[in-house]
Formats: sequence, C-alpha cells, structure tokens
Amino acid sequence: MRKNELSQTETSVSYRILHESAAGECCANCLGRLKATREFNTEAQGVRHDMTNVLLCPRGHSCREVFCSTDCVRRALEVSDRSVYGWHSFVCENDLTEFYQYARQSNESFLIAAKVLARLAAANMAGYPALQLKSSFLEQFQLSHSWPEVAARSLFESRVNYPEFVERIKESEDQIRDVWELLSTHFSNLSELGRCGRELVQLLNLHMYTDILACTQRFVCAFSTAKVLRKRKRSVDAKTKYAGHQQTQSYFPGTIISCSPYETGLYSQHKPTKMEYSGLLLSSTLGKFEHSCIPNVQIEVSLSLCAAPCEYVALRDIGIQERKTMAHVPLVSSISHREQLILKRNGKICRCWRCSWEREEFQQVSCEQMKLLAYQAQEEGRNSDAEVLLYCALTLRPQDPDTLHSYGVTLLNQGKWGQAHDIWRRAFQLNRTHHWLSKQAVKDQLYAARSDESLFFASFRTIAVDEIYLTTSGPLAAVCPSWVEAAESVARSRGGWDTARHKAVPTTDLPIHEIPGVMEQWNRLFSVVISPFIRDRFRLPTSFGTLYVHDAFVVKYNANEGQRELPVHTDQGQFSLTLALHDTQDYSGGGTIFPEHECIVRPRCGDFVAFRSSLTHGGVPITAGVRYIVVAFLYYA
Ligand SMILES: O=C(O)CCC(=O)C(=O)O
Ligand SMILES: [Fe+2]
Repeated sequence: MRKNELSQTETSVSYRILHESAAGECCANCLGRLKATREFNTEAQGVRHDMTNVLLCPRGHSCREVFCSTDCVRRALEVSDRSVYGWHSFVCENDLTEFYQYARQSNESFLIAAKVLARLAAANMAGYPALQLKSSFLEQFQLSHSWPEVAARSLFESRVNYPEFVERIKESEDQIRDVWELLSTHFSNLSELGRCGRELVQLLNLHMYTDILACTQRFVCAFSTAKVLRKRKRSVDAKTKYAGHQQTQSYFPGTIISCSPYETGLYSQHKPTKMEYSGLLLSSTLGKFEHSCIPNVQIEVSLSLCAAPCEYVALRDIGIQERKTMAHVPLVSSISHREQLILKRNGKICRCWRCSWEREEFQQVSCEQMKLLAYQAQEEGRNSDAEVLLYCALTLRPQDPDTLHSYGVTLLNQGKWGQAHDIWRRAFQLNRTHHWLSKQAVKDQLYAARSDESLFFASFRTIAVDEIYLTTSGPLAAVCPSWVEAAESVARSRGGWDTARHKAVPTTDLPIHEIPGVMEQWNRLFSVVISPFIRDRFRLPTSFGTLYVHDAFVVKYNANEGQRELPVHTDQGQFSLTLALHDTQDYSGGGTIFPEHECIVRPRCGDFVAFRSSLTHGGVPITAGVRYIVVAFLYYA
C-alpha cells in the first residue's frame, strides 16, 4: 500500500446521531433499535422522523423521547410500590429537562451516559439505593457479582447476554476509560447548567465506567473508541485540489483527525496551533489496529450531520506482510509519559524502535530504522530529534545520499539555511547522480551569490517596521511583460504550469531558473535592486554574510481556472518577496494579505513587497482576470 493511499473506508457507529436526538434510532428505555426510519434533508437542514412504529412519551413529548413498546413506556415512567421513580419521570418535565436537552445536542455516548445518570439519580432521589439493594439481594443467593455488574444487569433486565457482557467488561477496560475521559470532559460543561448540573457531577464515580459500558454495549459491542481531533485531513490534501501533490505532512500521525464540513479551506495545515477534541468515535475497525509509536496508518473522520465516514490513510508505504498500526496515545508526549499511558491502556510496554531509541537502547536500532524514525520526527515537526537521528545514521553510512538530503532538510526546517545548502553541495560532490541533489546543485549554481552591485535603494513605503516594506517606484517594471511572456511560453512547451513544488501551500508556478532568459535578468536585478534593498531595510551588514536565494518562482493566479488564492501560511526562508508582474487594473481582488497586521498589499507592476518569511501571509482570492507575481524565498548566511 502506497503512502497516502486509503486502505478502507467505513461509517462509524458514533456520530450517526451527533447533533440530533436518538429518537427514531432506538428505544429510550431498552435502547433496542426502532423500526422508525429517518430522513435527512440537507436543504432544510433538518431531520424528519417517521413515527408510525414508535410510542411517544405520554407526557406530551416535550422531551422528544420515543419507546418501542408500552412495556418500555411503563418501565420508564412507573412509580413502583417501593416508590422508586421510573428513570424517565425524573428527566421528563422537571429540573433535569434542561440537562437532558443538553445531552441530546451532544453525542451519542453522552446521551447514553445521561440516561444512566438519570437512572441513578432517580434511584437516589427516592432515598432508595435500588441498585445496591438488588446487589445485596443477589448476594443472599451467593452470586459473586460486584454491584456495578449487577447494576448494569438491572438496567437491561433480562435483555442482555450476561456472561458475554462480563467478558466484554474485562476486555474493554481501556475503552471504557476512554469513554469515561471523554464524558468527564463533557460533564465539566455541566456546571453551566446551574445547580442541577453540578449535582449530577457529584454523582459520578468510578463504577459508572461499567454502567456506561452496559448501556453502550448493546449498540457497540466490540467497538473500540478513540478521541477525534479536529484538524485538516491528510487525505483531502493528498487526493483532491492538488492532485499529484504527494507530499503531505502529518502533525499528529496515527491519531484520529477530523474535518468539519463547515471549516473553510483558508488556513493551511502548516503549523497547527490547536488540538481540539470534537467527539468520540465508536467504530468496528478501530480495535484491529495495534498500537505503535511509529504508526503507519492514520484514521480520518469526516463529521457530517448524519454519518461519520472514516478513512484509513497510509502514512508511508506499507508492505504486504507488515501490520497496520496506529497510535493509541498522543505521540507528542515524552517516552516516560507514553510508557505510562500505553501500560495503563494495553497492559504492556511498547517495543517499537522509537521506544528503544528513546530508552537509549541504541544497539537495538538499525541505520534504516534511524532514517525512518527521522522521517517521522520530521513529519511531526520534531526537527532537532530528526537531526540527531540522521547524524547517527550518517556516522554508520556517511555517504548515503538520501540521508544527507534529509539531513539538509532537517537543518533547513530549523532555520539553518547556510548549513543546509552546504550539506547538499557536499552531498552532491559525493553522489553526482542523485536525482534531488543534482537538481538542487544546478539550482544553487544558477543562483550563485554575487556581491551587491550598487547601492541603489528603491523608494519605499513602510507597511510595518522591520517586518513589511513595499517599493513604490516600480524598480523592476521594465522586465515584467517579458517575464510573463517567457513563463507562459515555458508552460506551453511543458503542457502546463507546475502545481506540486511546494509542500505546505502548493502554488501554480514555474521556477525562475527553468525559464530561459529570465534567470540571467533575475540574477542581475537581484544584486542591483533586490539584495541591496532587503539588506538595507532589514539591516543585514555585508561584512557578516550574503543574501542567497533559496527558491524563486513565477506564480499564476487565474479567476477562471486553477489557483485563485493561497491559504495563509509562512514561507521557507528568512525573507520573502512578492513582485507584481501585472498592473492591479488587470485583475480584481488579489494581493498579499498579512492577517496579523490586518492589511492587504497590492503592489503595482514592477514593485515588490518584502517581508520576514515567518510572518503569516496569504494570497487574496482574485475575482476576475489573471495575476502573475514572482515569489522568492531568501536567506542570509
Ligand atoms: O499571492 C501572494 O501575494 C502571496 C504568494 C505567497 O505567499 C507564496 O507563494 O508563498
Ligand atoms: Fe508565501
């Protein structure tokens, strides 16, 4: 299976009733499936239930609860001779209605837990600990079951296969713990519901794990659970908009991420800042993936109103014999923390190479494994870890071109621009046939640094001191039309523009050094205009270093097809520039947006905006016409 391929898709059990009630799905009392059908109407944004086969709550249905039989209605509502409230009397039309409605808007598991709470609360409210009594009653008959088991059994009465249930409790302790953690997160929101919410929180105790399982098992026996992160999906990037763009990054590999249909695509996946838990996934497939700290599969969930399709995406090439693994614990944590979590969850410690490496059992890790660990570390943004791993791999195989290439990348990712290019240059001397290294060497040679040829400082406007400067006298206006023409002619000869050169935010572009004629002019203008301007504005003394080009390319935005905009991102360099090759009258919209400064800069033809690459910026959507720009990423070394 190749990297980024989907191994399978399925619709998870949970989330099917996210944002809506369980009505129409199952009986409120016995949780048995109802025959009622459910229709989802996207236009009306609503759900319509066919209620012909179900019984509504006889108290007026403000609770919107439904039952499968008169027997269940009776059990839910009856006040028995021991004056125990039926659990539903307790939630329907009293203090708890608000809580219950809140539960409805939350996810399935929470709803089920809410029912458990209601049942326990009902028992306690009457001053009659019914469940415990049942337990002691059974003890008289010398049945050796713990009270939570009996309690669980009592919730289902005779409808549950009890031996199987007890077996499952043992198997599923970790999952129950997960359910519990998730529920307790939700419960913390209960304080907002005032007194009754707070009282319910008090009722929670450890035994509830089993109760929750008892309630969920009817639905989801043998289903595992996992937390779902809200993040942009890898599979979306790999497959859709920029087809053929194979390199995607994963910041929490192996964990489950989700993509809400309401999220806009404006923010790129680069540098995610937030991990947000958005729900609990109950799925039949999840349990089949073993844990590994170097997982090869990531599970991605699309949240929608009526179903939650899961996709299993390969994080790297997976051999036929290889086991598919995912991470059961957050991989961003330290080895000791991971050890604790994995031990608690799986009852054993993890024996993957990553753990061996981090436990400093270095002899256990081969050179190939070090490389793999380094690639994973790079994907997770742990570049200093990757640097150490690659350094060690290089002590074993000092001339390995792929390792040298990755070593350069990992230096680059840490802002060590000069060192990275140095390594690549030396690696090329050792391996002149290596595809990537030779391409890089050609590029570096073409952009070879020259000293500044003048002290020509273009006139400018300061947009933000020490951050963004805009030239105003159009110092490069003379070359712009011919550059656009040259780029279009190269694109025609190649059968189109490139869309796969940039990892985080792919642009429709062509590299300057592959456009004949433009390269030479660029180099001259770079040393006459661009370099002096940037060094002067950002105070980079000639005595300490030189300004180099890491990458430079012509970008084409077209309102009618292809790229119209660029998500907000940061660039790969220390200084970036955007040079306008067209006049602003030739298109509508467009420009470089700097959200932190709340400004959009639209240079005139021949002017450029220079800024620090670490500043977030993006390309504003164009609404008509075509916009050509040159983008360059520079570093000072
Ligand atoms: O469209 C723009 O002005 C921004 C382009 C850009 O930021 C990039 O290509 O990295
Ligand atoms: Fe950029």
